[in-house]
Amino acid sequence: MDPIDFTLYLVTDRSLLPAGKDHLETLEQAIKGGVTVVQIREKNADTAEFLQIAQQSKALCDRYKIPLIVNDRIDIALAIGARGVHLGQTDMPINVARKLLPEGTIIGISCNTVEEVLRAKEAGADYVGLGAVWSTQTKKLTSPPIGVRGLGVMLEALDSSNISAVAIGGIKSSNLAHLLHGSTSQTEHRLDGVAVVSDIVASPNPEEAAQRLRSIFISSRLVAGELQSKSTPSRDDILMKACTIMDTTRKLSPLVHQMTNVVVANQSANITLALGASPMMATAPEEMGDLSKLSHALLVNIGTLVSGSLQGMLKAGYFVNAARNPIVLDPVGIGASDFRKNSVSELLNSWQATVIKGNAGELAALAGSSETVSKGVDSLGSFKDPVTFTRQLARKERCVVVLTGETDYISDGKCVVILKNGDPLLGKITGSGCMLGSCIASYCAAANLLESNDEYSGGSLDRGGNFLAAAVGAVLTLTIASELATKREGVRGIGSFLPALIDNVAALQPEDIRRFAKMKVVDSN
Ligand SMILES: Cc1ncc(COP(=O)(O)OP(=O)(O)O)c(N)n1
Ligand SMILES: Cc1ncsc1CCOP(=O)(O)O
Repeated sequence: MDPIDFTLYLVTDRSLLPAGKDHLETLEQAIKGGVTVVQIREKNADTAEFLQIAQQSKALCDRYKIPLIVNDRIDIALAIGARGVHLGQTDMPINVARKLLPEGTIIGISCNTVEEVLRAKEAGADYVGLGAVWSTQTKKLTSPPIGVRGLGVMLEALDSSNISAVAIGGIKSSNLAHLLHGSTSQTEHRLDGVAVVSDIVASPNPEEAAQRLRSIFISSRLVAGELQSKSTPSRDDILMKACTIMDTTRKLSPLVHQMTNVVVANQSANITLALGASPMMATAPEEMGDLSKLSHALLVNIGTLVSGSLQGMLKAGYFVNAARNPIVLDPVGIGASDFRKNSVSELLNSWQATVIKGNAGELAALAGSSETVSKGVDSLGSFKDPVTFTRQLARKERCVVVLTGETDYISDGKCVVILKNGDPLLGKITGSGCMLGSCIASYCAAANLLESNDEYSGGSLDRGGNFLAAAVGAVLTLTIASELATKREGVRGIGSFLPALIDNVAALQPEDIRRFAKMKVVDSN
């Protein structure tokens, strides 16, 4: 028998059908839209009704050569000759079900933890349903949602097995590109498909709903394939691109929406202007949808986070991902409280960051490492192997990571760029790290405007901007400007240094970057 294509796995729920819509009609439309496998899930029907629905659904699926799986009930699966069954953790154990079912029957099981995935592997499951990823109105959940970032380790547990994996729970066309990008494991293990209930069943047009989901899934696979085949850029390639991004920022003056802390808002806006970009400092959740239509990038800085600003940040990032613009996250002082840690986790499970920037203490806290700690927003140490740390965090978070310090490390998960510029005064003023966040966001905006890759638009969270070069350019701009600022007449300490720094950022030229950059690129091997 042909292997099952799990790309778009429809799980039915008749209670969600819009008024006037019939189960079989919806099922047929969804199949026409591109559903590749169907699970009949009946939570309230008695045996006779379940059997009838399953028989009718099977006849329809057979006509379209779509495999049908029965939720929970081995007897119904046997009665209709279903292609498989889906079991929950408290349903019949896989080994017992296997004995009852004909050879070749597919058995899938729901998993909410890595341990459950390992047990499913041991028990000989054919596929696993990983979830719930997000909260959902469709099912009362018995465990907290895993989040996009929780899926990678579960997929990694399936490395070197031929067990397929689908995600389930809260999946819609508006969050699918994020799910597919963010769930990929550090070993590049990807989901084989997504299981969806309400986004198809409750839609007034199930055919279009299925079409949308399937096309995002397919274009996301193509984007991932293209990214993987890219070779490591040389030092000169990165520098050249960084200089182009610097020029583009001045030419196009991108609008950079910044949700930052109250300590640095003014100097962040000024450094943005000095780069040639345009700052927009706004926090109200109510206006995030509108602002995402105007801005070219978003900076999220949690320095003075309160619950209200978190709501705005959650919304803003969601809209910015949908607009295919970059997001820079600065998890300021994340290690200081559980509120900050949990908030960052919620943010990163709600949207995909393009760049995460922080000092050693912040990035250690974000990565769950105890190698270095923080005192408030300041880092109290460094990593033994910062190159490996930065690369691994970039792979785990599926974005560019900037580790700041005396030496800066920037990685896209493949290569690591090591930068050694910067005057010590930069570390003495408040908010230099936050200003760097503004610089990275401005250059990311310009980098994204430079590209217009619309080929796989549905499956990609940006336009294909070179965000590694943008981050490198931003660090070099600020650090080289700081070196030149201290040489200015009249600069005697931190008070006179800040305005000189802003002036020097505005005056800096691409030749200065090429001339003064103390930069090395380390390949992934
Ligand atoms: C593909 C897929 N994954 C998970 C589930 C959930 O199954 P279960 O945990 O048994 O919960 P119920 O569906 O029985 O409510 C699923 N059905 N399909
Ligand atoms: C059956 C099930 N198991 C975990 S979440 C879920 C429901 C998913 O429904 P929806 O796709 O509407 O969020």
